[in-house]
Amino acid sequence: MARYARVKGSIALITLTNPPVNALSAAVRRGIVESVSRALKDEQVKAVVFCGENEKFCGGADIKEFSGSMSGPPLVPMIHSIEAGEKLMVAAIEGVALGGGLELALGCHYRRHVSAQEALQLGIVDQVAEGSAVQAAMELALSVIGQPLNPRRLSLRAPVWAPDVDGVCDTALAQVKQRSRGAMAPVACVQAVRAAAMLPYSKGMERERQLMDTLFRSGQARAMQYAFFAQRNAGKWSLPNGAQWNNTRARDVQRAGVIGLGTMGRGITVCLVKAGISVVAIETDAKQLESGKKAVTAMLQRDAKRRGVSPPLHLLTFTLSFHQLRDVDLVIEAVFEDMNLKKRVFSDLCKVLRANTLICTNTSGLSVDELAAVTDRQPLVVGMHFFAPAHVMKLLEVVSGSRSSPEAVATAMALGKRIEKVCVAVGNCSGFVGNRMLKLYLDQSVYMLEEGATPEQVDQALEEFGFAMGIFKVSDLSGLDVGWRVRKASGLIGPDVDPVKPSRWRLGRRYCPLPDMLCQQGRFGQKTGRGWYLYDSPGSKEAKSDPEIQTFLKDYRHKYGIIPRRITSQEVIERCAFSLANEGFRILEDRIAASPEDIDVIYLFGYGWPRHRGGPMFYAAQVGLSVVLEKLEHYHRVHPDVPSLEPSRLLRRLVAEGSPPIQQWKSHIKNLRSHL
Ligand SMILES: C/C=C(\C)C(=O)SCCNC(=O)CCNC(=O)[C@H](O)C(C)(C)COP(=O)(O)OP(=O)(O)OC[C@H]1O[C@@H](n2cnc3c(N)ncnc32)[C@H](O)[C@@H]1OP(=O)(O)O
Repeated sequence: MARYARVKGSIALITLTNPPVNALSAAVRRGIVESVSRALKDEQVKAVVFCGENEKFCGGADIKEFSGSMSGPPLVPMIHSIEAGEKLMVAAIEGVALGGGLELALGCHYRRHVSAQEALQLGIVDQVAEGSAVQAAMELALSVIGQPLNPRRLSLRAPVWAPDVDGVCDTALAQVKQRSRGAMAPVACVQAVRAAAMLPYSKGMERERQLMDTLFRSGQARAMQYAFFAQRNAGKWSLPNGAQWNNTRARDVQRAGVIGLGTMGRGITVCLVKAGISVVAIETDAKQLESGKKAVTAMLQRDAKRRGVSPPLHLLTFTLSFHQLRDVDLVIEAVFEDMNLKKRVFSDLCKVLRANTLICTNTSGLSVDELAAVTDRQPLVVGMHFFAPAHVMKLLEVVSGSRSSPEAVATAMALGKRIEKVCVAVGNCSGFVGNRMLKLYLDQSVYMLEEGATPEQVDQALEEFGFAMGIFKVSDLSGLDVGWRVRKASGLIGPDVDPVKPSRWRLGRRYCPLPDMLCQQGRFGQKTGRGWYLYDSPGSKEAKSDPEIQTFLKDYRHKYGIIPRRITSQEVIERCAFSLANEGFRILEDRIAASPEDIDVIYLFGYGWPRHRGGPMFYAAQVGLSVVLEKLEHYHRVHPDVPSLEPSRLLRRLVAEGSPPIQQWKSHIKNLRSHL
């Protein structure tokens, strides 16, 4: 796993060979140790150059090995022996030098990097080379052979620090603690820097080892490792008919249409154009078209300025005419979330598009099958559910309808990857994966307000758990009117609802009218300056506690005869997180998602679930499935009018089968119908 070659007479070239990223597996470390020893023994060798195969230096430790017991030579002593080696060591860095890969590079006496001016300025690398880094490294080695090595050994250098380094570290620690939201690793990084600054090298290394040991054994490390592979596996989609990522060809998309230039359409247009795809952007109203054009142009200009390139405005066509869509390869519909409107758009599209053009809908939860049914091309219809703001959020749910062709799914997945999204293929059902689960999480949050909590208490518990924002702040940001409209369309709100004392029981289950009552008062969230919180002005972002809301909640409880009780942070987390996981199990039973990993990726990239907690399914596994089952049974007993709290069949089955590890859950879902 490390190739040894003698080149240019006096250079030993050690190539790390563990594609795709030359991670430092046990075999690679063994190969390095053996090769270094060979080079040190070979009298002809005056210098050693390290490089990685396929122009990738090294992606760091092999994360796959973290879950087992470590074997092979340990990393840090290996690097120390390279640094202490009596022969010149040079790292030829190309592509990546991450984690242990960077440590290996720093252990060498000289480094180079192909593109990192910043690393040069920081003194991490000695020279930035154009062309082959390996050639440049060898030339550098030949030019410095014979010079003393001690001044090049980092372990012998005294660190250069500001006089008040302790104060600087204190400030950094406070900032990191606030930002890391419970994640241990960023805090440990600052502690390691402090150790490097205050202690002699060997003591500093020892402190780093202790910190590393703690992190390594933590549940957070397991969650992050799981999240890393879950993200990569999401791209390896498969359909029940056997079609999958590596046997289905995606179509090439050169020209796309975007229908609707509201918030979503604008973001989608920006993503496509940035990836070099020509876009015909359509609006029905000249004023909307103009404001969409301005917004898209401004976003692209800002982005181009930041990256020091010119904005690809030549790829854009803004028009009111559907006829301009004649030549596009794919259309993404992003109009208002209204089934009838979308159906109209879909049938209008069929009149102008080529017969083989794909039609995608950006619906956040409406039936893709129902929409496909109004077209003349059901196999060519899929969902592409972007998350707002679409040019920022990484997640894309690709919704495979019951008639969607493998080619259509492959094309949407490939397009998503091209525009740098994390894509997850899901089946068709109301809300797909993310929003179907979100509904139950939202329900629990508002039920807790009825029972005695405040929006601040719920949000604080969620933020302490690690969410960037609590659910009520997120709702204010997204706009409370969005859900209101959906509830109206689904028949939950209608003329028969008493406006003074709206019913808390609808469609056969508990219903919380609080969000509707807020909307009736014009409290739509940030955009109106008032929602669950108060804002200085419409559009401002800082959420402030609103005494009116506290009074409103008190009056509400009084009106319905609810005696408020204290709700602990633990209850908030259990009811929110376990409701999410419980619905996740149902989604797996229904085969709307192919694996728990896919569900977790959706929550990590679309809903702000903290990465150091893996995702709702991983979290349930980590807490223990029997504990989750017990808690859900308890909450369901206390709230029998909330059927979603009833533990799912799959959860019960998994507990009965001894709570197998998450990677094995898939094999326990047998004989169930699939929507994927
Ligand atoms: C103690 C701890 C120490 C000393 C460490 O070093 S911890 C590890 C530090 N390194 C990292 O965290 C890097 C993780 N990898 C990445 O960030 C990226 O993979 C990349 C920037 C190196 C490359 O990105 P990209 O080109 O987009 O490719 P993919 O991310 O899709 O990865 C390709 C395949 O390689 C596998 N991979 C990547 N890194 C590792 C690794 N460190 N260990 C094991 N496997 C790794 C990844 O899973 C992909 O595999 P497949 O999906 O193709 O099977």
